[in-house]
Amino acid sequence: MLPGKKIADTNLAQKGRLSHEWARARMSIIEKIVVGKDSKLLEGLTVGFCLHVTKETSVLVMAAKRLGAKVALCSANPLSVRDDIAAFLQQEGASVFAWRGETAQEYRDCIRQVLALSPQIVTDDGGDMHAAAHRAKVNSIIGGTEETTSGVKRLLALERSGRLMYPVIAVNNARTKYLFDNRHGTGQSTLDGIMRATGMFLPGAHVVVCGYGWVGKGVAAKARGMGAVVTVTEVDPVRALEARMDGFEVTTLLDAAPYGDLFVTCTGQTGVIRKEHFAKMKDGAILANTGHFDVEIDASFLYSNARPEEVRPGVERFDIIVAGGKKKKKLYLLSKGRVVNLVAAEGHPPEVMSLSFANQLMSILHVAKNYEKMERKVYGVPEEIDLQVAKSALDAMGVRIDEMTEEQKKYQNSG
Ligand SMILES: NC(=O)c1ccc[n+]([C@@H]2O[C@H](COP(=O)([O-])OP(=O)(O)OC[C@H]3O[C@@H](n4cnc5c(N)ncnc54)[C@H](O)[C@@H]3O)[C@@H](O)[C@H]2O)c1
Ligand SMILES: N[C@@H](CCSC[C@H]1O[C@@H](n2cnc3c(=O)[nH]cnc32)[C@H](O)[C@@H]1O)C(=O)O
Repeated sequence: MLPGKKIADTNLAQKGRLSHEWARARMSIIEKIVVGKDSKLLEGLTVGFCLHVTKETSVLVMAAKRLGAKVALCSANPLSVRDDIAAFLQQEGASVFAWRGETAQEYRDCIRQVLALSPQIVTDDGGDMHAAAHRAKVNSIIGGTEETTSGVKRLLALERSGRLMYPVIAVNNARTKYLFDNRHGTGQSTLDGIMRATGMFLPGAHVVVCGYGWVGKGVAAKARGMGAVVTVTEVDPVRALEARMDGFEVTTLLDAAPYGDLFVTCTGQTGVIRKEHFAKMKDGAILANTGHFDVEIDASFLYSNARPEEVRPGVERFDIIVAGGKKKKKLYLLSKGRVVNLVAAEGHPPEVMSLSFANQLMSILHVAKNYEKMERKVYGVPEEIDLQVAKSALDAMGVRIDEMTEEQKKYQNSG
């Protein structure tokens, strides 16, 4: 890390401001929370954020700042930073340590820089900041929140082993998060990233989706919507059955490997696409990940067995002979195996991030108010927050719904 480097270019602040305003206008739920609250609710607290540094994140960070918090930010992924947003937030007084293209070492250093500011609350995406806070035993922290499935799994493992140092709210597990962000947000933005990177024609293409959780369901549905022929691979029999009854072909990855034009990993697992799968893939197959960091596709095998050539921005071609084969074939890896929606495109649109980040903001406020009563546990988002987010989102769309009559309430509660 260059000594003292914090962001890429302060001159990008005005561009970032325009982008921030574009997102903010589409995230009215967050505005409503801020306007409805006492502007001192977070005064005296430093909130350390480890999130993708995007225009949507800038709306959350600025909201926390308007509620009185000191804010510090680093990125949840070394390749997803929008340098204009980093510049804008720094100009607004946030402590920002993030630039696009951080090395692995710089990425870790940026997390440490935020923790060095002794935050009371940490808001993470993927669990790297929580893990670093635990390794360094940062004792300023009174509580935290976690944005994504994989991060929640890491925190639950800490809780099970009795090592969790502070209460954490699993924002991912709110219905108004995973049903919309993981499914529709990732579904749309993943195809957006793949299409921006490759320009590939989806109608009639064979798309193989690994994992049929919330993310996989979204990716599979949107790919089918574009006319692709979609195959799903799973390890969970119930989810495999669900995919089959939703009308998808379901088989093993080894069986799907020879015919897939595009493979998309959505599992949260490591080593999902490996050497034995590369060996069976056809010439020209495209590999993308939209799940967990850069471990779902065994990219290190590709990098150590062929010299990558960048054929288009974010598209690396590997001319490779796998498993004693005679003929070289071309495999294309997108975004170095990192989340393709955030690296090759702009991540989720603001309309869906407004739901996730409304849950984040209210969870941060909940921790600030209740941390003394909370245990060192992973908590769900309080039901009233989840419902409030859904109601606000419906309001923002101008959608009205029915209410139960008194008779229905009584009927529901009768034996
Ligand atoms: N790119 C994004 O913007 C974005 C958004 C939300 C979540 N995520 C990440 O995506 C991943 C998936 O999230 P989710 O909410 O769908 O999780 P989930 O737990 O609902 O689903 C994951 C699915 O993958 C399956 N799976 C595990 N190992 C597998 C394997 N080897 N082959 C095939 N299937 C396998 C599991 O059985 C499960 O059904 C997580 O890492 C999460 O953090 C990314
Ligand atoms: N940090 C890990 C985990 C995957 S990102 C998954 C999270 O990114 C979040 N996300 C998706 N799009 C955006 C965006 O545009 N801005 C900020 N966060 C986003 C989304 O809520 C999801 O839970 C990694 O980089 O591999």
